[in-house]
Amino acid sequence: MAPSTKAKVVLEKEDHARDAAFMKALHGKSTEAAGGFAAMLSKDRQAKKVAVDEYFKHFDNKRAETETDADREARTKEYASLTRHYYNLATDLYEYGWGQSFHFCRYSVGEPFYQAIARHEHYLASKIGIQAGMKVLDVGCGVGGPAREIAKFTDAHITGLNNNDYQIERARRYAAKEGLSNQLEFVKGDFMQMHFPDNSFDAVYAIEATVHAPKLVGVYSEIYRVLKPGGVFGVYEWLMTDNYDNDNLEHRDIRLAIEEGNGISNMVKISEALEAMKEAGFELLHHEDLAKRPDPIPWYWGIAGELKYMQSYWDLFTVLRMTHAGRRVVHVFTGLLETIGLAPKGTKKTADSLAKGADGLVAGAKKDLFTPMYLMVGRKPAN
Ligand SMILES: CC(C)=CCC[C@@H](C)[C@H]1CC[C@H]2C3=C(CC[C@]12C)[C@@]1(C)CC[C@H](O)C[C@@H]1CC3
Repeated sequence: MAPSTKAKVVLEKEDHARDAAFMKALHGKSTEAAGGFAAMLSKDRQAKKVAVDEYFKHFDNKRAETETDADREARTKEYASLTRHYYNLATDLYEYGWGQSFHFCRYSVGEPFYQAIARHEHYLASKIGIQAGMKVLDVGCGVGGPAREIAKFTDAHITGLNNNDYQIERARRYAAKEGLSNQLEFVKGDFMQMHFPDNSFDAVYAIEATVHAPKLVGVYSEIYRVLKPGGVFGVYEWLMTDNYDNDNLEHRDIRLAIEEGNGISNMVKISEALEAMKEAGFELLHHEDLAKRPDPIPWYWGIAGELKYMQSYWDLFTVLRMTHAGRRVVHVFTGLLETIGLAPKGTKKTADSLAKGADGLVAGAKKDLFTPMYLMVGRKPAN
């Protein structure tokens, strides 16, 4: 069984100087590269090996059949480095294969891919009532795609919190490029131990990011602390549904594939997330699995390669990269680039692991075991 929310949250010791030095060593000038694939080629080989070893030590030779509570605990103890190294490895592939908003979304008929992505962001912004001039926190902001969109949509000031220095660098560059530097700020930090004072923000949102926490109650409590009384927090959470049975090998296999392919130390069920929101102190205003809305197009169609759902021919260029065929091309190409020495070792392994994770996501969705869009909206009671 997954550990309960009552268990103690163990925090990993932060070392920002170490992380910044590692980012410089691994990514060097690639922070400035325009596209994801170009950036992938110019990494430092030795540092890449460290990132690959540090990430995959948590998953190599770990099988669902033999997984123990101790395996999961070991992963949660190193939740911050596990996630940081995952994004050191995966960010360029994400940008290449998906764009700059690292999340799924709902789709409607006739709606192009990036319009649907933006609508999902607008929806959350409206659900938590973001207004012009508000001070808003984006927890786990990636390279800032959602923060830029929500800043433009609402005229609010947004602070993006992120534990990965490479993503922060890229987020700052994109914000500057769009003339949004005065409205956006990106801060390095672990969302389990934020450096913001109590009652700092008018609203807080998290888009498919807090799943990286070792315990949801830990990150939700921090969000509660930094939110002003009366302020609202909205989250799209990645969760196993309450159909998930950890004693069922097939279920465990799917959960483990999702965790490995997506940098997650311990994904829990919907019931635990709801409990964590309440335990953190939130008054739950709304909760709903948006994947359960009767949409004509499923959220996972892109990574499932179901091209019949494509709504615009322009999307073909984006969506082809997500399909099995597109992933196969990446598999062969990264292997070739590694062999001729143009890409560092571990590039193919990362691409393969992401592909396996994508299959886990689709299997989890089709069996109603997983959702990437469990919406929870909670208010911090006014004094
Ligand atoms: C990890 C979390 C919590 C959120 C990220 C959600 C999505 C943006 C990613 C989940 C699976 C990813 C994959 C890709 C892009 C980003 C995701 C959709 C690829 C399409 C990137 C290109 C590779 O060749 C295949 C990847 C499959 C998985």
